[in-house]
Amino acid sequence: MTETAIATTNLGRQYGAKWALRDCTLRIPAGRVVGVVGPAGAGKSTLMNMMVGLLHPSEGELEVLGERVGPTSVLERVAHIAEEDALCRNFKVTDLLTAARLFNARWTQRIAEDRLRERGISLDSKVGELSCGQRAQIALTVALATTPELLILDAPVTRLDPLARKETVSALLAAQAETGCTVVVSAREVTELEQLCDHLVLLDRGELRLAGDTAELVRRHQLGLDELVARHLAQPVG
Ligand SMILES: Nc1ncnc2c1ncn2[C@@H]1O[C@H](COP(=O)(O)OP(=O)(O)OP(=O)(O)O)[C@@H](O)[C@H]1O
Repeated sequence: MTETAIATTNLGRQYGAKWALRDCTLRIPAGRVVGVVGPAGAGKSTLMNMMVGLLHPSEGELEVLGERVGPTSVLERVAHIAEEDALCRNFKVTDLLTAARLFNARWTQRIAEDRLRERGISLDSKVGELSCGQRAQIALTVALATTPELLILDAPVTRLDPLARKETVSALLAAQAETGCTVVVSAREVTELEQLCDHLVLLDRGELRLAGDTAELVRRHQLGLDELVARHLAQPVG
């Protein structure tokens, strides 16, 4: 495993004349739980989609697990859960697992079956008839069963009620502790990721505002994490 999970140098992506993310230089150490935080439109999904090869950078460089992101690459060591709930609702859970197995060389069926059994989710359930929290657990199960070295989740807790949120947070922490994988997780509010991330990347309006080990940032600035984030966001246009 590499020491650096993700390294970017002056990374940027534009849509037409508008920059969704610009001049982003970062180093994310491996084996951490990283919160990518910022308000709507900050550039979080843009950054994460570049990390998983769904978007090409317009400028700059990006290395994931020590390799350039490309078609024959590293991506089979990376799992991604997109912001939208993209599970096929007409499928049974068992069909989802079969499809995932076909597409993933690193798939481990036992991980998927054990996790779902522990959560009381039947393989015969129809995905569309499960709750939002259960669908989040299935998405996470499919991701973990691909035995990723890097797990990237776009806003996984935003749509969940507090109980499902707590369950997802503990599942992520347990998975990280068990496998040592790097977890990158986004949210609009740092409070959504409380007790989860030990490394912070703060974006606002396409710019990197702050990055580093959370405990170190808090110690250096002598501020709570929420206040630190609030102070580093751009002032409202007035
Ligand atoms: N396909 C696209 N075409 C044009 N502009 C886009 C496109 N996708 C994103 N953008 C713009 O890029 C900027 C960053 O968007 P992005 O989705 O990365 O933000 P985000 O931080 O993930 O926001 P949210 O929390 O609302 O999901 C926004 O201004 C958005 O309007």
